Amino acid sequence: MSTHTEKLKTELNKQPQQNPENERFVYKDDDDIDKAFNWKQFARLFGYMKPYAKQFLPLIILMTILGTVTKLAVPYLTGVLAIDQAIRQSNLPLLYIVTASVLGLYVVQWAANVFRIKYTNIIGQRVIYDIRSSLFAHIQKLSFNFFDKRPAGSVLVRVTNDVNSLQDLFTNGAVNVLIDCVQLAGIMVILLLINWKLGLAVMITVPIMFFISTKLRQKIRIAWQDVRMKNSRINSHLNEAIQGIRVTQAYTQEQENMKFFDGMNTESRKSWDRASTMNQSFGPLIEITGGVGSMILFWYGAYLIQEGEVTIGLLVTFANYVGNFWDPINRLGQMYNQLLVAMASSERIFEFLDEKPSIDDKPDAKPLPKIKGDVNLEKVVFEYEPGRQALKGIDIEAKAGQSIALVGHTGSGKSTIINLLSRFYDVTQGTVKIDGIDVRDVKVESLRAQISIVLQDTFIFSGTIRDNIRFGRLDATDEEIEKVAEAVKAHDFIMSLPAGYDTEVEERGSALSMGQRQLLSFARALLADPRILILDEATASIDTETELRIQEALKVLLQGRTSFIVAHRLSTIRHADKIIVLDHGEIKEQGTHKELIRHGGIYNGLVEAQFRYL
Ligand SMILES: Nc1ncnc2c1ncn2[C@@H]1O[C@H](COP(=O)(O)OP(=O)(O)OP(=O)(O)O)[C@@H](O)[C@H]1O
Repeated sequence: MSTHTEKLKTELNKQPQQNPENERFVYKDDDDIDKAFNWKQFARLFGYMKPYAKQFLPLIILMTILGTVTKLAVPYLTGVLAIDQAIRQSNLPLLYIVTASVLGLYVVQWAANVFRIKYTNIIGQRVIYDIRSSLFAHIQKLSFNFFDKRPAGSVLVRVTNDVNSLQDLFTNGAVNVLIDCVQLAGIMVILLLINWKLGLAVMITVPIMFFISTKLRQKIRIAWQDVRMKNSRINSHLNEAIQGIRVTQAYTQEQENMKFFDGMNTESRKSWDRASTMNQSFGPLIEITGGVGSMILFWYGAYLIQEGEVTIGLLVTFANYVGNFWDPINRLGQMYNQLLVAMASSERIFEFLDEKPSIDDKPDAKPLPKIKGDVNLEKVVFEYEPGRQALKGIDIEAKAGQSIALVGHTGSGKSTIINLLSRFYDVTQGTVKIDGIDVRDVKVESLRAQISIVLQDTFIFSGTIRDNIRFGRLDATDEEIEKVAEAVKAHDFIMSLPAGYDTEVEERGSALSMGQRQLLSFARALLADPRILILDEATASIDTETELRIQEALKVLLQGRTSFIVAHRLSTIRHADKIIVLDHGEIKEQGTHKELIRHGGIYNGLVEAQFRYL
């Protein structure tokens, strides 16, 4: 690599990652500035064209050849035939024939181009569709720990920007390379055939042109990649800023955020300036080299005319061919760089596609039969990160139909336990059994289908209220949906909305109150009719009246199911069959409300503390 490129890379790497004045947000850049060409990856990327190659590729190649041949025939017809034979020998009929032929060739060329563009666009769009679909399908399957490690913005950028950057390659790039190579080879052969001396003289400039094209373009590419990286950061930040807008406004941090954003925005602009300045220097350089080529052509051409070796018509033909010569060389350099950018994008896409879900079915996993609902945790140890135990040997026994309450200080491991029940994570040691079957031995889908979870921050998707309830079981009828809504006492509030069950709710259900969202999620869970139900802090931060309504709804929901309830409000778990008190990942006490109060331990302390503050 040239010293200039290295200098540029060093300079780019030296730039601060964020505005140094404000280091609250940290974004990891996953773009790689410069990488060697990877053939394996190239083959994998173009493998996406395979399903369509048979149908469209022969047509594209045919159109390409047709377009190129017709294009290359024109200079010969105009120079050698029209000038040398028709005009100079006053052969008017020949001139008419040549003119008509040229016109015909242009029409054929136009038609060939139209069809070529049509077919390449079809292939390109299908390939992009396939890549985007497989990426989304795969991301959906990835386990919680994948998302623990990555900000949502960076996942988003990969699915949008990186896939888009492949679009150019598949719709234009790949086929243009083919056209340019055919055209270049064709011109070289013709030039050498017409007059090899003049041909060779003109081609002296080819290596220079290639050099400029690839080397300078390489630097320009690095600079543009830097622009993309800066823009990715802006996108990541935008995503976070919009998600967190309520907190930002509540803490009046708009100015601070603006300052941070401004820093990123300035960096992006500077990076763009740098890349665009470099880009501008490219065109004139190519033109100068082209000019040198033309000078050689006319100087040496004139000499050969004097020597009687070359006619004027032939020189015009030559000039026309040479005029068509620089474009493909220029474009090939550009394509090469576009290919490298696409390779960097595809590398990141493949990195996601190759990420194996850490929770996956064993090869011999069987579907979990319809369960009764017995749940056993045996000597369960769990670490999110190696060496830091969130659970330190937990034993829990829940008989079918029992309700188990998990209480304890924040960070004591309550949510971790419920995450293990649905196998969102796998235990580090010990086992989680349902009806005596280890959850790792059955198909994940069949396990989760029989467990419903109601989280504190209920996620409402954009769509109607009805659709949101139906999320629990997609084949449910409208009557079934209304029945479960009535059962959990959500029907009345739904009917008071402008369009009842057909009211559109925005993403996250921001127009609904916390309690309403909770009732919707109860209805969703009841519709799924699971044997095991998990409620995470389901009744926190709700007023007493709503809480009473929710309590009523809960009774309906819990009937006949094994349930695990994580609740900070101890009044809501008073009737649980078993209360488990956790502390720093260990079970400290367990029993019914009465037993634990009588015992006078941690639970009793928690209850007393809560009533003291009421
Ligand atoms: N995704 C994660 N990655 C790493 N550590 C985690 C993760 N989630 C939780 N932890 C850690 O595991 C421990 C138990 O957390 P857990 O969420 O189970 O507590 P909790 O009892 O549910 O708390 P809270 O009542 O505040 O919800 C905590 O020390 C927490 O910091």
